[in-house]
Amino acid sequence: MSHLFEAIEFVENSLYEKIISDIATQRYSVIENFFSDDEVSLLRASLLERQIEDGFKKAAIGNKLNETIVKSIRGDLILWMDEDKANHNELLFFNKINDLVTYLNKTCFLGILQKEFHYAIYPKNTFYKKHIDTFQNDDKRKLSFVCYLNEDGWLPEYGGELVLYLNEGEKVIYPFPGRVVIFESQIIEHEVKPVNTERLSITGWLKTR
Ligand SMILES: O=C(O)CCC(=O)C(=O)O
Ligand SMILES: [Fe+2]
Repeated sequence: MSHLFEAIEFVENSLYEKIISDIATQRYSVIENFFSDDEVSLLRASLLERQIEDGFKKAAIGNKLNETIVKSIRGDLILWMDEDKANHNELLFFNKINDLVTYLNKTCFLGILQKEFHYAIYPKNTFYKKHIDTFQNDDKRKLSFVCYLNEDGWLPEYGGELVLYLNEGEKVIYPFPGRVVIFESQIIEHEVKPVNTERLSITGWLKTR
């Protein structure tokens, strides 16, 4: 009975359907205004508050690589998010993510059972060299998710563009606020070009068990 009830309750969501068809056809999707201006402001405020209260750490790659090697590959600072300790603004974020995941699991049988997200700050002159997100042997990562929390008026000349390396060529994506990029973690090589202005984001992964 409960299955029948859910089937009747199911409402098609055109935004999610676009994401699904984009990923099926081109392995990535770029969504403008996935988060509204107000939501971006609230999430940016949370990021900055956490930076003061909890502190961010230099992002590592692989195991215990020394800092020089790390800095030559990526220079961002990160803080993992904890849904159980989410503040009001972060709950807005997780509610939207959970809604998307529920939809993906119902319609595409993706079997997303875990997720992980971190805030990221790219200070001036930092970057993240070309990589795939499953390089740490984390083959549970299915979909990578990035959303940009920069101030209104972010300009292309600030740098920090995400470049996806696709069979058909390079896809350059500027980190405009509210924009979300979702792509297949196991397949798409990508890179964050050097920034000359601090760049703020949330990055995460939707994972199978
Ligand atoms: O911030 C971005 O645009 C991508 C970040 C990224 O590739 C990563 O954290 O693995
Ligand atoms: Fe990445």
